[in-house]
Amino acid sequence: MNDLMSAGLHRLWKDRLVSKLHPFPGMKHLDVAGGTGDVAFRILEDINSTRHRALQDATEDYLHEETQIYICDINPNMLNVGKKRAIERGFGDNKALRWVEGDAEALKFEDNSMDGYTIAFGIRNVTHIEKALAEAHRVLRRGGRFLCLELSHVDTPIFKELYDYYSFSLIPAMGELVAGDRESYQYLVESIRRFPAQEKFASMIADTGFQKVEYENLVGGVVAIHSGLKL
Ligand SMILES: C[S@@+](CC[C@H](N)C(=O)[O-])C[C@H]1O[C@@H](n2cnc3c(N)ncnc32)[C@H](O)[C@@H]1O
Repeated sequence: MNDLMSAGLHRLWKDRLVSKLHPFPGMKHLDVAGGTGDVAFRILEDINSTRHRALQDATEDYLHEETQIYICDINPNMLNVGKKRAIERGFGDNKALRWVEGDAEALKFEDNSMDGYTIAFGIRNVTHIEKALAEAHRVLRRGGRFLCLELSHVDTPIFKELYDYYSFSLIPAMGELVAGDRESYQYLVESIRRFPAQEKFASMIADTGFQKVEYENLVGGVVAIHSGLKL
């Protein structure tokens, strides 16, 4: 359904999220609501890319610490989907990937323990967004980056009308046809409209204590990537 609804674009949006993270070997990263593994696999692939390998080869003992990418999700079934996909992608025995059942609002990680935090298409689903943001801030180290990819708000008049028609008429119908579940997709479009618009969400992130808060709209605001630094 993600591929169908976004015409495959969600893959490019996740690539963009990871490029903004600037992953590095030895990093300790937390991907929340990450059950599918989609974001974590991209981070691992980036770290394993030739760009980093050349660096590692050039510097003996470059890796003092091993890379740790935690995938945290409240739903164990989603984690199982992710683990299965990890095997399919050849990451089955990869020690960097660590699967953890947990709630974005009450993370089981120590204060100041993570270099990076990502959440993709997840924060809209948490009950108390402020609590999830506070937890992100708590677990990040100083200098750690917070990145959030989420369906957002379109402002351009004609595009907005088209997007509203697509969201409210076509998406629930596609959900019914393809997934046999109209209600969940009706909920999806309604939850997007309820989620704070870009500026408001940016101010919530700043109110949590993050610095250098900014956002990038993709496809006219259909999705936005918000970022902040813990300084
Ligand atoms: C739309 S999926 C996104 C999965 C993945 N990040 C991606 O982009 O493919 C939303 C995920 O959020 C998880 N989720 C919902 N509420 C959560 C919470 N409070 N804490 C952690 N995960 C949560 C769900 O279980 C689900 O796996």
